Amino acid sequence: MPYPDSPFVETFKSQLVTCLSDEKSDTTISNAEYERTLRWLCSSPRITSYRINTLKSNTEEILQALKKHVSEVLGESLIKIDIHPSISDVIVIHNNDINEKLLERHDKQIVVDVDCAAALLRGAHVYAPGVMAMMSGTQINDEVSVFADASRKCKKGLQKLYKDENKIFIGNGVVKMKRHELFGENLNPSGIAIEITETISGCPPLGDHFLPPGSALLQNLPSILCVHALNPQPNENIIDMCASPGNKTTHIAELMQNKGVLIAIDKTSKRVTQLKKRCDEFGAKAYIFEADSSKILSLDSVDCSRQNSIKDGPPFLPETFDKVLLDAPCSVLGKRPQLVNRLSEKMIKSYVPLQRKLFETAVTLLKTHGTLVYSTCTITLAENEGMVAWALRTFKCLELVRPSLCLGGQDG
Ligand SMILES: C[S@@+](CC[C@H](N)C(=O)[O-])C[C@H]1O[C@@H](n2cnc3c(N)ncnc32)[C@H](O)[C@@H]1O
Repeated sequence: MPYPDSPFVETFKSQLVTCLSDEKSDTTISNAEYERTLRWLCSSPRITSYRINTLKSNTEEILQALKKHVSEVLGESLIKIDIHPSISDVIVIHNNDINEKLLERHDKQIVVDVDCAAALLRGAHVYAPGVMAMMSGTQINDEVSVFADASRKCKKGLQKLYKDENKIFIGNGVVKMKRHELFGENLNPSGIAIEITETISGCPPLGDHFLPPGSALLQNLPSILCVHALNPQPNENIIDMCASPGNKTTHIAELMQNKGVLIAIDKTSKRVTQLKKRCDEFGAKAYIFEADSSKILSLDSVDCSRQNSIKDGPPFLPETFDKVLLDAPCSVLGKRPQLVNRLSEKMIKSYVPLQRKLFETAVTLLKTHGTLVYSTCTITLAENEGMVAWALRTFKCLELVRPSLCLGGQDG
């Protein structure tokens, strides 16, 4: 089976993307558009992008390293690797055009979980924890075909052919670990189990292990654009309210040239640990705090008087920051490919109240004439256009402005 037609297990009304959204909106989309959206969600993006960390490296150096890596894994390949025409610190890799039907199918099959499969389609190899089944008799260096367990019915450690009709062919690879290293009680296997050679997405095997640590990050273009829209400058006070794992925090620090005050907040200690690790690796200077960003505001100056500076962390007084990034928790329906999605309509709808609470704090923390960027990685109107419409109705001080750098849509 090629890419599925819809990632959803639950059947939604065709208004998933519209009326789930802003209840007052009369936007509708046709069934054909809705079905196209669902197929788009299941498929992989046609490009892969790396953001270069100019605090530690430069675009030309990473471009050469990427070209060398791709030619080592694929030989002389037709894959196009370029610096992005509008963003000089971004490198874009164009996937090969693949006719999925022409890819060879090997007799020996490997089954992986759907999250692992989605990562393979974006250039990862198969890591040991993602393997669900390996047929007995499979040897090191055997060529195998890899399938995603879309039904989630495959028993971990299955030795026979997995016959489920919903399994999805992902691509081919070479075995690097044996069955007994993957399955067994008290085993906690790690490392590459299958080295991928080709997938239906046409994305070459990538990763960043061949690059100096902290020199570049696999990051999607929309995420990169968020920070360009914020337009961080040296010596500003900036807050990243939902910061972990730090993909945007590190970018903000880079554009501030590590000058000024960058506050980065996340809600749980585990996420804060990830955030600190990423900032350390990227040489990004940020003051990092564990807090609920909907509660970091103090309207009482006495409450803040114990602080010498905002570097001491929350609570903060109103109008403290020149720029605020609110990269809000969301239903994540823009992250592709989504081979299977088990979110219910109720869960998809549940994010808006928290997003509004965070937005309210963001607006209050912003200085007059400051810049607030609100972003999500989802496509529902409720969490995007609906939020913007609500914010403009609610906060008369806000003005909607067009970012200086726009890609896609009518801008090509
Ligand atoms: C979309 S992710 C942020 C991704 C991040 N900006 C990046 O680019 O790497 C949303 C983050 O918000 C955090 N979060 C959720 N609720 C929060 C809250 N009330 N206060 C602060 N952080 C919160 C989550 O832990 C998660 O790390």
